[in-house]
This record gives sequence, structure tokens and C-alpha cells, in this order.
Amino acid sequence: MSRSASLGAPGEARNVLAIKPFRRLWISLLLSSLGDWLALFALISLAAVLTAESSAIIQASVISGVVALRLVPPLAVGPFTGALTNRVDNRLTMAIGDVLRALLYISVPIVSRIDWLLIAAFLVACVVPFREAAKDASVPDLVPTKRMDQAHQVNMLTGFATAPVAAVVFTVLAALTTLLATLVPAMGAPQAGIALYANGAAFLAAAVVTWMLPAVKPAAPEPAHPEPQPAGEVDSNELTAPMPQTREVPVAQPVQRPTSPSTPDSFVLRTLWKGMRFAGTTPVVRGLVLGMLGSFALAGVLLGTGRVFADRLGAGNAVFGVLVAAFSIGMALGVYFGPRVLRGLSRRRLFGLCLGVSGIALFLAGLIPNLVLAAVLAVIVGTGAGIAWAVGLSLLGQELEEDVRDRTFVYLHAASWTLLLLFAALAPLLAGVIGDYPLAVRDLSYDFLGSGAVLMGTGLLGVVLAVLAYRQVSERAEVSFRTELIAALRGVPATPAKEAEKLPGTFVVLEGGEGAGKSTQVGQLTVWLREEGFEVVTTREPGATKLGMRLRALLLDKDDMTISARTEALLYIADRANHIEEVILPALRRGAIVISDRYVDSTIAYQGAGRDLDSAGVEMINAWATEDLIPHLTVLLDLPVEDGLARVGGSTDRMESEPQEFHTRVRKGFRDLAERDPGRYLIVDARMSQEEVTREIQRRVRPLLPDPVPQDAEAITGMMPTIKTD
Ligand SMILES: Nc1ncnc2c1ncn2[C@@H]1O[C@H](COP(=O)(O)OP(=O)(O)O)[C@@H](O)[C@H]1O
Ligand SMILES: Cc1cn([C@H]2C[C@H](O)[C@@H](COP(=O)(O)OP(=O)(O)O)O2)c(=O)[nH]c1=O
Repeated sequence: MSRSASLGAPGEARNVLAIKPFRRLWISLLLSSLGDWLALFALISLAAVLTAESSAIIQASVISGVVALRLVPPLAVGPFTGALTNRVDNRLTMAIGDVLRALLYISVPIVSRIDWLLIAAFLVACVVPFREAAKDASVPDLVPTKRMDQAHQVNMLTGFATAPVAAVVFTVLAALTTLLATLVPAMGAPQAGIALYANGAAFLAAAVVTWMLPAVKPAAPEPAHPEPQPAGEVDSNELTAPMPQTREVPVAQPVQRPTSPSTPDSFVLRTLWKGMRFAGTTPVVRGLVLGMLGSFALAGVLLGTGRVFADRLGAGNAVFGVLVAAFSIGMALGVYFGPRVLRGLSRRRLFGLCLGVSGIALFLAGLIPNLVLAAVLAVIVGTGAGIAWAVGLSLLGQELEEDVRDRTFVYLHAASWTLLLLFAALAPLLAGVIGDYPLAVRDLSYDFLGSGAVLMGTGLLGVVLAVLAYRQVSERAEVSFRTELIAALRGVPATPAKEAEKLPGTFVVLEGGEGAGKSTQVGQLTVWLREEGFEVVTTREPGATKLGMRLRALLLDKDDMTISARTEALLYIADRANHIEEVILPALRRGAIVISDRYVDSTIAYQGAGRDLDSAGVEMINAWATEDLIPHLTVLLDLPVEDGLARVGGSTDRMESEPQEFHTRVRKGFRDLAERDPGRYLIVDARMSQEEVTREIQRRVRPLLPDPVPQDAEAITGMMPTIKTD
């Protein structure tokens, strides 16, 4: 089974990175995104160091301010960025933006005052939207239109992927500073200066790389003259030919996508709003979006409280770095390996489980203030959040129609950044308000920490969120969560209690009276699933096998009116037993999706209700003949009898020529069956147009489809694109 990859497949990333100018843009983005993360960690640390002597609430407010200041100005300056990108060379805007950021960051440790730290953080945040807008606006100049989406995806992923690297760099620098301060006491207490200097260097390097991009005049978008490309580079014609004459970008490809932890501008807010409205449409999408955003809120809380928490445990910048690195490395591992872990477990269950585990780990980290434990737990929180994110992304990809898929992914990325920063800003404030209390009961003492309480509270919220999200996405399953989890951990397939053989395929049946549209919908469903890359076996009853064709002729021949009701029932069931053995089971064992036009329910409705045979008896013989093979889903196309008969245009076979009352009983027979077991049925009003019926069926079938194959999941979530070397 293969399905088309939809987001940033590594192969595609290599493709778009083969475009030399875009690769330069990407390198400058990589550097500045690294710098951005490094700056965030360093500023939080420095804020904590400079306020070490102040009260807890002041310290908390300053840390919160450092983060909040990144969130606010972009909203104010966002609308003005367009004016600049239209007038000034984007390359220049980007390079100046990088140089300004470098200077501002370097100035912070030199001035070493809390007021300047906040002002500098604010000024940086004001520069960022211009730089981002210039970068986004220059992508269409550097990349052919058809690769634009890939380019944006690579950029988005880069924004995430640089976090663990920056965290490790920060930790190493912080540890070095601490070591130096110990060796050379004259240096004073360790601050976070080195990281900010390194950061300035990263931005200066980014400015140089940006400056080397091919110049594109904003007013006259002449085709650029790319340098001669060595073999293996993308043909320059590809670059110049589809160059857009204006900066108009189709609605489906919004140009501004956040790539660093600093850009919630008006576009993002708009996307958030639209996305939020969209996310409410189906429970599964709602559950997935809720859970995925929740994992970023957890990350935000850890980022916001981490420094103060480390402080209260008697540690400093390096330990904060370790916590952030542990979390973000865990997250990267989770995203990368997520699609491959516990293959035996349904992806939806894995999604809920990982979120829950993250929540519990965060709760424990807050409960037991211990540095080593906190680092280990941070890895677990990150891994859980990463797996949930990756699995959520691939499930969403499966769940959503192609036209809204990209929009939702953009929304998710934008919303994630915003939530991350929002929670990182709120968490320290809350911790400061709660305060720290050393508790002592007889010989036992326990440090109740405000930051610990926030971590615990968020952990609990995470667990509640996991349960809520799981409820929204969970599917009816024959195997209990526990059984499936134990089996998955042992690496064996989980066997439902009554099913002798776990079949990898999916069995869908369409039922309904004459002319309800079964054949039409079977056709539509088949085309759709095949396009999605699944192996589909389309079949029908009676008459799908050689023997079946003979039975069909006997059953439907208008001249042969002497078949008794029981004989008729047995003949249909005989056809079914043969059909299962020869067609259905082999396909299900292969993992195919089997779609059958009629199955057991037809006998129960036509012979049981229609011919007035004892339905329980008919059901029993069916159960024996089918060895209890029950479809995963039965779609009942329900239609008033007259409408259906009018559609088929008069009686053509023995069954159709039965009187209207017979067909009315059949209709009721079908409805009774469906109402008895709503979890396994979809009743569709077949008076709707063919297209509407098709859409309704697709919506219900989608969650039943097998999980995407691992390569795809990797393709969707692959993070660090490989650089093609010449
Ligand atoms: N939703 C619909 N609205 C109107 N006509 C339909 C619809 N679905 C199918 N039809 C038409 O009704 C007729 C019977 O459809 P068909 O799919 O053969 O039904 P069945 O297999 O249930 O007997 C066909 O001519 C088909 O084009
Ligand atoms: C499978 C099955 C079909 N039938 C009847 C219903 C149909 O009238 C006929 C099958 O004819 P067919 O032309 O295949 O069905 P349709 O045109 O309705 O899609 O057999 C039964 O009575 N009992 C059964 O178990």
C-alpha cells in the first residue's frame, strides 16, 4: 500500500535544496533560527541571573516579559512589513535585520542591565517581522512556483529542528562559562553572555549568507540571472520560467509562514482564527488538533519555568540548558521515530497514550524536585509530545481532504509557536504568584516550589487533555486498550477474543434496497481508495464466483418462481460461503480493502423480513456459513421504496418484481439491523445527490483505513532535510 506523501518529504526537501539560491536562503534561515532559539534561552537565563537578588515575583515578571515581548510587537508591526518588502530589496532587509539583531544581542551582556535587556528583547522582536516578511517574499524569487510549497515546508521544519541544536550549544556554552568562573574567580558569577555573543556571531554569519543571495529588485521583478549551475543543480530555466510577475500567491499557499519562535503577526492570527473554526468540524480532527497543540503548550511551560526551577534546585544556566535540551532532543526523537514505535498499537491509541505519558512525566518532574530526575523526565515529556505530534500529523493527513490539508498544517505550525510562547510567558508569572514554601512535617522536609506546582498542574492538564483528545479520536475496537498495548509491547498481534484470525484487511459492505445507489457508490468508493493508493477488491452478492454466477442465475431468473423461501435463503447463503472462501478472505488476508455490494444483511432483510422467515434462524445460519466474519462497516443506503424502484425503471428480475409491500418490509429489515448496532453502521439518506452520498461515506470510511505505511509517515514528519553537496 502506498499513499502520496503530503508534507516535506526528505526527498522533496533535497529537491528544493538543490536550488542553489534557495539553499543559501535556507542556510541563512538555519543560522538565524539557531540564533533565535539561543537568544531565547540566553535572555531567559540572563534575566534570571540579573534578578537573582530580587523577589520571586519580580524575577518571574522579568522572565515572563522577555518571552511576552517577543509575542507582542510582531502584532503591531506585522501590517507594515508588506510596505517595506515591496519597496526595498529583500536581501538588504534581511541582511540589515540580521546585523541589527546581532548588535542588539551583543549589546545585552555588555550593558548588563535588566532594563536594557527588556528593551533589546523588544527591539529584536520589532525587527523580526520585517526580516521574516522579506524572507518569505524572496522565496518566490528563488524557487519555481511548483516547488514553493516544498520550500515553505522546509523553512517551517527548520524552525523546529534547530531548537535541540541551539539547546545543546547553549548548555555547552553555559557549562564552559561556569567552569571558567570557577577557575578564574575574578570573572564573577557566570551569566549568559557567551551565548549572546555566539548568537551575535550566528546572526552576522546569517547576514553574510543572505547578502550573497542573488539580488532581486522589488519594483521590477525581472527574471534573475542565476549563476551558471554545476551539474546536478536545478536547471536555471526552471528558475526563470515560472517566475511570478507579481507577488500574488494563490490562496492555498499563504506566503507568510512562521519559521522562528517570534512571528505571530496578523497573518498568523487570521490563520489561527480560520483554522480554529475549521478544527471544530469533525471530532477526530478536533481531538488531533487539541492534542497536538497541547504538546506545544507543555513545551512552553517547561521553557518558561525551567530556569526558575533550576535556580530553586541550586543550579543555573547549564542545568536549564540541560532541561531544554533534554526536552527538545526527546521531541526530535519522538517526531523521527514516532511513526515506527509500537507498530501493533493503533495510531490513535498511541497518540492518546503518548500525550498522557508526557503529562504524567511533567507532573512527576514538578512533584519531585530533583535535577537528574527532572532531566530524565524532560526527555520523556519531549518524546511523548514528539510522538504525539508526528502521529497526529500523519493521522490528520489521512483525515483531511487535500484542499484543506495544507491550510491546516500551516495553522498548526502557527498556532504551535504562538502557544509555545504564550505558555512560556504565563508559566513563570504563575509560578511567581504561587511562590515557594519550604514545608516541614516532623523530620521530613519538602520544598514546595511555585515552578514545581506549575509543572504539576500542567502535567495534570496534559493528562486530562490526553483523555479528552483520545475520546475524540478513538475508534470502536474489538480489542481493549490494555490487551492491545501489552501485545504491542511484546511485539505480537493483538487477537480479539472471538476472532480466530486477525485479518489485516478492511471489509466494507454497502446495503440497501433496489436502486438505492449501491453499485454507484461502490464504484465511487473504489476509485477514491485506489487513488489514495490502497489495494481495493470490489465484489458483490450474489454471483462473484463461478458457482455464484450459476446460483445467481437460478435465484434471479424470472421464470423460475418455484423456489421456496428457505431454499432461496440457503442458496443466497451458499453463494456467500463460497464468496467468502474464494474472494473475501484471501483479499483480507493480503491486507486489501474489500468492498462488497450486499452481504449478510440482504438475506436477513429480503428473506427474513421480506419473506417473513424467522430472522434469528437466518442470522444463525449466516453466522455459521460466514464463520462470524463481520464487516468493519456496513453502509446502509436508505431510500423510500417508490424512489428506488423508479430509479431502476421497473422490474427486471425476480426480486425486483415483488410487490411494493415486500420491499417496504425489506427496507424496515435493513433499518432495524442498522439501528441495533450504530457503531458498525452508517445510515445514509440516499435521496441526496450522488456526490453528497459519496462524501458522507468517505467521511466515515476514512478513520477505518489502515495506518499510513512508515515511509510515508517519515516523509510527513521528516525534520532535518539533507543538504545536497555538489
Ligand atoms: N444519489 C442518487 N440520486 C439519483 N440517482 C441516483 C443516485 N445514485 C444512483 N442513482 C441512479 O440510480 C440508478 C440505480 O443506481 P445503482 O447504483 O445501480 O443502484 P443499486 O446498485 O443500489 O441498485 C442508476 O441509474 C444511478 O445512476
Ligand atoms: C445477497 C442477497 C440478495 N438478494 C436479492 C436482492 C436483489 O434484488 C438481488 C440481487 O440483485 P442485484 O441486481 O445484484 O442487486 P441490486 O441491483 O439491487 O444491487 O438479490 C436477496 O434477496 N438476498 C440476499 O441475500
